[in-house]
Order: sequence, then C-alpha cells, then structure tokens
Amino acid sequence: MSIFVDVALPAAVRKQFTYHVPKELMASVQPGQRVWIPFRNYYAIGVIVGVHNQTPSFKTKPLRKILDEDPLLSQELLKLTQWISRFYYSSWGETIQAALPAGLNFVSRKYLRVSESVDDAGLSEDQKEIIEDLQQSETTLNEAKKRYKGTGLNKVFSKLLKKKVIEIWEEPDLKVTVATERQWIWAEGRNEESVQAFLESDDANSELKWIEALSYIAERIPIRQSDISEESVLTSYTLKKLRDEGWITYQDVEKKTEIDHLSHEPESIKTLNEDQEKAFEKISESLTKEEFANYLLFGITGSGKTEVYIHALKQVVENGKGGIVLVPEIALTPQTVSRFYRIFGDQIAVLHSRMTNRERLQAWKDLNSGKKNIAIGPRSAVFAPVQNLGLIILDEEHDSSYKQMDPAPRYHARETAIVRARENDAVVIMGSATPSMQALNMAAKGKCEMLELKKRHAEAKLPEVEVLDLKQYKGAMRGELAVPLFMEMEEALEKGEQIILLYNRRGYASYLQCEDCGHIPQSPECSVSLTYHKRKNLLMCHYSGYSRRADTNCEHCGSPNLKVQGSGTQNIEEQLGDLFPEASVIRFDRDSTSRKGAHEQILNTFGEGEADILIGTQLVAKGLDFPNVTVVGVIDTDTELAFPSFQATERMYQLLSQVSGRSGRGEKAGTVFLQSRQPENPAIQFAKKHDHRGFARQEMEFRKPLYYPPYSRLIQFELKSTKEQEVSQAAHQLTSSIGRVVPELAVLGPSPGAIPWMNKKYIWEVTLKIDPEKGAGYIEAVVEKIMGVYEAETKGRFSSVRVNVNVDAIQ
Ligand SMILES: Nc1ncnc2c1ncn2[C@@H]1O[C@H](COP(=O)(O)OP(=O)(O)OP(=O)(O)O)[C@@H](O)[C@H]1O
Ligand SMILES: [Zn+2]
Repeated sequence: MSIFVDVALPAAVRKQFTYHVPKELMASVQPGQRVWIPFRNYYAIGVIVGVHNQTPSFKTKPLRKILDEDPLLSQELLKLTQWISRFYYSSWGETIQAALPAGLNFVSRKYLRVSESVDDAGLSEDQKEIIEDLQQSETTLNEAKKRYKGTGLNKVFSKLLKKKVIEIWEEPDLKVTVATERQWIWAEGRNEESVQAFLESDDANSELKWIEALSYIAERIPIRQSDISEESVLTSYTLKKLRDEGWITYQDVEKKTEIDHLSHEPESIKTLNEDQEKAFEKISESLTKEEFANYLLFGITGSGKTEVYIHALKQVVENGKGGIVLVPEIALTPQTVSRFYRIFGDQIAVLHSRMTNRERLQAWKDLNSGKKNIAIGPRSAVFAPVQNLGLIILDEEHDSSYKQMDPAPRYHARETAIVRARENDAVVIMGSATPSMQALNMAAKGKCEMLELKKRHAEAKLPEVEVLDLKQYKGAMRGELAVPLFMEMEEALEKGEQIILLYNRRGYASYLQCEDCGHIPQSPECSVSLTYHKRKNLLMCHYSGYSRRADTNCEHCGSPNLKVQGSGTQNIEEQLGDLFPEASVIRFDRDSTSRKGAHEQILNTFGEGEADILIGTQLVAKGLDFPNVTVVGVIDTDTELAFPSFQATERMYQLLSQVSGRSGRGEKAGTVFLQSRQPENPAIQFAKKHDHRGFARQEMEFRKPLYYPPYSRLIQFELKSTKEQEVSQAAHQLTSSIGRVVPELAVLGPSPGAIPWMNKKYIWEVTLKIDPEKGAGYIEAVVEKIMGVYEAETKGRFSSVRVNVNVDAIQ
C-alpha cells in the first residue's frame, strides 16, 4: 500500500500538494512535520497537513526528507490554522507560517560543497586553499562570500563556482541555537589570592588601566558581559589585555532573558475583594468543570481585572494545565509582565516583537516541551504551543491590535482564541473597561457571560473628568495647554505628584478643522469624516469614494480659519520644558522606545518618580499602573474623531476612558482634562461620565439601521496595483462579480482606499456585508465563488492587480 501526504506550502495559494512517501520514510511520517519536497524545478519546505492512502489521479513525486522527528504542530494547532485559513480566507501554509516562530519557519540556506569529480592536479595554490577551507568545515554561500570579500581570493572563489568545482547546495535550515554571551572567568591556575599577591608585588603599576581592571574584576568574577556597566574599567581593551596576560578567560553561557531579573514572590498574590471574588468564582466553576466557557470581564479602569486573571491562571496551573495571556502589543510593558512574573516566575514565557528570532524560538520551545506553561504576548501568542491549554485571557479585548491587517492571515485574535478554547474545553476571559460592540453583542446574545467590576479597589475612585473647550481658551493657552490644565499641573508638581499627557497623532489621518466652531468636514454619503490629502489638496471619503477640493471656508460657520491638524509629541515635549523648567519630562512614543529595553527604562524612570511628566502617544493610555499619577491631560481629543471610519467615535471613546483610567489609581484622588474643540461630542460626554453603557447603547443604535458590525460582518476586498486605471476597473469588475454571486447581499464601494496610494501602489476597496452568524464554511464558499467568477470574467485582463481578502476588516 502506498502512503500519501498532503503538504501545505508557505505561499498564497489556497491549496495543498500531494506527494507519495518513500518506503524508508513510511514509518515516520506524521501530520505537523516539516518536509523537504520537490516543487516546480526545485525543492521547498512545507508542512504535512494530512497523511492518507488515497491515490490521486495524477502522478505524484516522492517527498525527499522529513525535517522534524516529532511534529512541530500539534493536531490541535493544525486544526486551528485550518479554521483560520477558511474563515479568514488565507492559505493554510501561510497561516501555519504565522503560527510558527521565525526560527522554525520555512527557511533554507545555501551551502557549499566541493564537487566529487575535482582533480587536484590542475589547481593553483589559491584554488587549493579555498577547497581545503570548504572541505574542513560546513560553509554557507554567504559565509564564504563574506570570508573572501576584499581578499585576493575573491576572484578565485567566483571562478571555482563558475566552473562548478564548488557546488551550491540548498538545505533546509534547521540550526536552532540558543543565544549565548560571554562570561568572564579565571584563567587556569588563577584566583583571587594570586591577584592579591600580584597587586602587592612591585610588578603591579597601579597607574595602568589594566591593573586597575584586574583588581576590579577580581571582586566580581565570574561576570557576564551583559552585567558589565558601560562606565566601568572593564572595557574591551582592558579585558583583552587581562586575557593576553593570562589572568582571565571566558566561556559561553546561555543569555539571560529579559524577565530573569524580575522578582518572584508567589506568596504576594493579593486577596480578592468582594466583587473580584464573585467574578472569579464563576470563572473558577468553569475551570473546574473543564468545559468551554466564555466570560466578558467588564471592569472599570483600576478595578483589578488583572488580579482576577492571576487567580484564574493560578487555578489553571495548579491543575496541571497551561494558559495564554494576550495583551495589546503596546501594553506588553515590563510592568505588565512583572505582575504576572511575581506570581508565576519561571512558568512564564514572554513572546513579543522586540525579541530576536532566537529568543522567540527559545520561548516557543519551552512552551512546546511543557517546561513553561504560561505564554504572555500580543496577538500572535494565540498560537503559543501551550500544552494542555486550560485558559485564554484577552486583556483589553476591544483593542484594535488584535486584528492582523497585513499580511495574510488577516485573523482576529479574539475569534481565534474562542475557537481554540472551544477545541480544548478551555475557558476564555475577555477583559475590558470599554468592551467592544462585538463583545457586548455576544453577551446580549448569550454567547458569553458578563461579569462586572464596578468599583476601583479599596478607596480609589474614578477621577473627575473636565472637558476644556479649546475654542473658549483661545486667549488663555500656555503652549498647547489650556490654563486650567496648566494650573492643575503646576499644583500637582508642587505636591510631588505625577502627570501623564496624551498626544495621539496618527500619521496619515490628517484632517481639516475649523478653529472657530470645531467643525470637521464629513462625507455626505457616509458617517465618516473626510481625510485631508495634502498632495492633491483634496478631502476624501474612502467608503464611498467621494472627494472634493479642500474647503477654503468652514462649510458650517463660514470662517476662513481652517487648520490642518497634526503635529508631534516631540514639539510638545519641548514646550513643556519651557513651561515647567523645574519638572523633568519624558517622552513615550514609538520613536523613543525603538531601542531594545527603552520601554522598560522609561517606565522605570517614571515609576521610581525620577520624572514628573510622561508625555506620549496612545502608548501611555494602556495598562500603566502608577498610583502617584493624579493628573491626566489629553492635549487634542479631536485627533481620533478624524479617523476615517465609522469606528472613529468608538476608538476615541475607548482611548479617552483608558487614558483617564491612569489617573487616581492610588490613595490620592485624580483629575482628567480633555481638551477639545467639540466638547459636546457624545463620545467625550460619555467619557466624562465614565458611562460606557450609555456610549454603547448610542453606538449600537447608530450601527443597527446601517447594518454595520456587529449586526453584519464586513468582508473587505482590497485591490492593489501600480496601475491606477487597472485597479479601478478591476474594482468595478469585482463589484459586479459579487453582485452576480450574492445579489442579495449589501456591498459598499468600490472606492479608493483610505490611503489610496501606498508603497507605490494604488488601492481600491470593495466591502461585502454578510450575516454575522455565518461561519467558516460559508465564508470560504462565498469568497471562493466570487473570486472564481471574477477570474473567469476578467480572464487575466487585470494581471497587475492583486486582490486581498480581509474578513472582519472593521468591527
Ligand atoms: N484585591 C486587591 N488587593 C490589593 N490591591 C488590589 C486588588 N485589586 C486591585 N488592586 C490594585 O489596584 C490597582 C489596579 O488594579 P489593576 O491594574 O489590576 O486594574 P485593571 O482593572 O487591570 O486596570 P486597567 O484596566 O485600568 O488597566 C493595582 O495597583 C492593583 O494592585
Ligand atoms: Zn466653523
């Protein structure tokens, strides 16, 4: 009997390829293993997604090699990635690729080997040297190129390649190494006493740097390279000298991870207060039953949701199971991690984008092997290979970073978490102070159970929120700060309290606003504001495709004072320096945190009270817990409103609630100032009253008649091309294809993208509204049919146009 395997490749093709298994490999094939297969004229790496004995109708090739002894992907994760590939209309292979850490991905390397038929006799000395080099150790093409570059051997090397004396051989890259660093230790026969004796002898000239270094290192040895501070006498020069003099040497040791220096005090777990206990008991019941359950933990900012998560996780690990904690990427600060680390210590593996591939791979392996059983990370941690999964927590469930936009798979971590939990009889906790419309809708329909925390812990109260109408303070500004905010800041600084300022500038959402009445031009066809395009001086709506020349006068009050909004946090930081010369200000945004460890440093500085004012983009809004912060100011509330989507108000409302929530978390009462030119805006008014329910009610009433999510699900087709004409024609064609396949469904567009020209490509969009109750099978079938009809009708006419499908592009 023959055995066949279906293999998924990390490419955009939504199809698997079948190979037969040679006899000698039959006993070892398993789904989830990576394999090396002949593909087109070459070889490729893929993952086995199925093993069977149904002979296909075509002639199969044999698979060449199995790359993993044990499957990399469990059945459970294979199934999950398959579901994603159907629901989000991606290829299974690219979904698997997204689920694996980069180090275990589909990478191959080009190695060199010397041809077997090489004849020593005809070779020059140089040629022989290179060949000996290559025979001695395994060398990749890149390594060799680097080695010979700029040397006399470079030409010789190229010639050998050309003559095929040296052959290039591609192999899958399976090298998996742990990150190491140097640890300095005594050289053979040396120790502290011998150093003492030497230092006291006449040979030791204490003026010399390296002698000073010797006495310094003697007290610290063994010492890791990463523990040597930059100011110390241990420089690369002195270390080398000490080595040359035979005092010290080094060994390679496994690098410490970022979290190794956090403190671990499991007994410091907090006793839950009454409300928390109530919520926890519910969750605990489901955990005990080991049945799927989905909870929406709706708790105001500072109510202690994190404590509830910790207790739930504790129960899970005590029962020998594992858990995943998902947090928005920007909330994955050392502060968040350390709260979990304190209780769970080494059981935790952290996964985040600032890690190197190696670090991520290490974390992945620790989870896969069961050495660690809790994963904390952003969106992609939903794929963490946690063994025996019992709980998935989604903190800040409403956060938009849970949706992957580009590239495929364009999955949403919330939906994925729910599917994964269901498969594992695990529990989901979605936590938020400002639950999404999706989550509230789930609760309304009984698809999840809502648990509420309505009070802050102990005596802490929600802060007073004051809305400052910038139109009224025109003559009473200190820089960008209206006088009341400025005065409150002065007072707080005097009392030694701290301040957080938010200035959220979204790069591309530039917009026009009237300085006199606050009006922002709106699209006449959709309920979104118009984006200002500077290059063409146009106002555009990316939903309907509507556009017009930018106004010169306010269409509302006629004022000529229209301002293009958008300046940066850096300007404001400088301004603050002038306004509060005594205060120390630090900036927290993507620029200031790009360096590794910068995140941690900034927050530590602020947490330890070494800075008084923290100014930043939305990075400052999420998850930070500093009890000494009593003033929070939002410098320009209106930036969010201009975001070109019906979700703009929701986003703004969430951001305002989140950032307001940073104030008054400790014993001292807090205040919040929202500066706006539209103080009457309902989102601002609801935020002022901390009234999420009121806000949600209004938002739902607005969405329902328009058949927007959660009353529908939006499938967005994004068309891209370098050719402007083609892409717009293709978009119209696709719209009519959709009309033919599902004439009963509503379609938005076609229209140019929110950013109509990006990376030198023109973008158009067509959006389909489907019934939100429909599942993966329906979505896959409908989209497949639409794409089929589109392709048949266009017959390759728009070959430059690429169509991306984005399910749940907007929620
Ligand atoms: N039961 C408790 N005992 C002692 N302290 C608590 C308790 N619950 C919460 N706290 C403290 O109250 C503060 C706020 O709690 P936490 O950060 O968990 O709230 P949260 O709901 O996650 O907040 P946010 O949504 O605003 O980020 C923290 O400093 C926390 O340590
Ligand atoms: Zn106006």
